Amino acid sequence: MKKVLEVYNIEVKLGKQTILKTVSFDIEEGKIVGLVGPNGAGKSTTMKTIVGFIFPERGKVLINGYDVYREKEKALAGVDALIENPAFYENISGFDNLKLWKDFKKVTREQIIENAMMCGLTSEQLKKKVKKYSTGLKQRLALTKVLLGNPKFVILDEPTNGLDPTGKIEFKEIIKKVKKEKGTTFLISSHLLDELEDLCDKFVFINNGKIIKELEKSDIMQSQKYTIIFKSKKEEVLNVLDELHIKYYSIGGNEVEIELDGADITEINSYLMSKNIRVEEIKRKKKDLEEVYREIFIDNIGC
Ligand SMILES: Nc1ncnc2c1ncn2[C@@H]1O[C@H](COP(=O)(O)OP(=O)(O)OP(=O)(O)O)[C@@H](O)[C@H]1O
Repeated sequence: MKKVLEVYNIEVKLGKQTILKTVSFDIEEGKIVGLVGPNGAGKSTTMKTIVGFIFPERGKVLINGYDVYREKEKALAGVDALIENPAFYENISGFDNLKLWKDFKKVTREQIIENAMMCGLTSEQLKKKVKKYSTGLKQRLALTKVLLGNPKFVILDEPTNGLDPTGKIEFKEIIKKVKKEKGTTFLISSHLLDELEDLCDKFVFINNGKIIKELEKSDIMQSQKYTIIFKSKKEEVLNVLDELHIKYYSIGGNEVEIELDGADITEINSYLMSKNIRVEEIKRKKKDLEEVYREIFIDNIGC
């Protein structure tokens, strides 16, 4: 599949500090990728470097095959970004702010209103001066501005900052809709892992200015843990698991959670049957993004 973004070994220095150290990853067309990492990991710096706000010491960034630093205009055509607090003129209305982008984004007045509605702004709110907007409304205005003119590639740094739960839910729906209907590619950073888990096709994990892992959503779901629901007596089941040296956690009346360490679940099932253990069901446990985050950043695996 066509790659919209290719980041090759970028190194970024700000002042005397090296903030990014050989950051590389890519994004395929039409995918939503989550950039995940703790505070100060380098997410915003990576995003700013991708859109050419920061010039790297080394490495290159290609968008749709064009070099961001050598062919900036071509590379950034059809790209928009929401990085840090969006700047708006406070003394004019939200609508008048959006109108300033009308020619640049090649959109009509009607398209501006349509986009604003999609992003949850009412016509009353659009008429108000931006200085009267709450943080959440400003964020909706910023998202409207970013999505004007149907950009092909959109970068969003902490886009749900300041949004209430309704706003967060609506935000996810908007992004899903835009992806589905327009095939837009997204790079999104957020500290809200369940939000990213729901939206993203792939996750890029960054810490201390280095990419430390990349996982597809399907990889995240793969866990080594299974739940066995049985009809036999519990002590009989646990005895058999002991014989097999399987790590287990007893979690309920007739349920036990096991963790495979290279063992084969089919063989375990056959062994249980050969010992006359009556198994009702074996379910593979789903891992969530928070569990993966904990393994990577808190238990320090892979850092
Ligand atoms: N202009 C700057 N000059 C010097 N250091 C900077 C500058 N901007 C950022 N940094 C440092 O670079 C590192 C990465 O910052 P960055 O904002 O990219 O992290 P982040 O992952 O986006 O963090 P957060 O989740 O807190 O927003 C931090 O240690 C930060 O202090």
